[in-house]
Amino acid sequence: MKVYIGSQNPTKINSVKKVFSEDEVIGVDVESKVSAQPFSDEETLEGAINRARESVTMKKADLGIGLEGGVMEIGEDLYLCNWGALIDRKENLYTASGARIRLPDQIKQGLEKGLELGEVMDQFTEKENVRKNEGAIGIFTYGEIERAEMFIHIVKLLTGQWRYDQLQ
Ligand SMILES: O=P(O)(O)OP(=O)(O)OP(=O)(O)OC[C@H]1O[C@@H](n2cnc3c(O)ncnc32)[C@H](O)[C@@H]1O
Ligand SMILES: [Mg+2]
Repeated sequence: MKVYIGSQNPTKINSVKKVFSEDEVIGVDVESKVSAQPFSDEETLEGAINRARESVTMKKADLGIGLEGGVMEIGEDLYLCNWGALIDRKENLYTASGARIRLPDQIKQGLEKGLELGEVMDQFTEKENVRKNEGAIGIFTYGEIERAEMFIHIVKLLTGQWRYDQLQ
């Protein structure tokens, strides 16, 4: 199968490759059509669906996948949230979300100033490209769950639902 993933972020592409190890996985630059830093479940999910929708229009695509990172508020707290979408050639849509953790107040304050989480994380950790490596989730769980593992989980949830439907 030809599986297109709507991102050039190697963490996202490699996560899809891990789950679709027997297939051809191609990362493509598509637009999420939501803000660079989504601020709700709804917006993050919409970004994932938009990425999947555009990815499945690529040449000879069997599946299009979109993964989108964002944050969402519960009361005063800000949580990391991630959503995934998978669309097949018949335009069947499958969605799933990933693990979420509460972000420290310092990170919340950075985001409220209008910065992207990726930038805030790099400043906070004095590292480069946290978003392409362990991610905020990896930093704040002391490496127990890194961004790649979280995305792999989402991609498994998506593929599993799609495969289940194929047998019905
Ligand atoms: O190239 P793309 O596919 O856009 O990959 P990205 O890393 O920018 O990821 P998203 O657009 O899906 O995420 C939206 C924003 O949230 C940031 N982000 C999301 N999860 C993160 C994490 O675990 N660690 C660091 N930054 C994260 C990311 O850098 C963006 O600013
Ligand atoms: Mg982005």
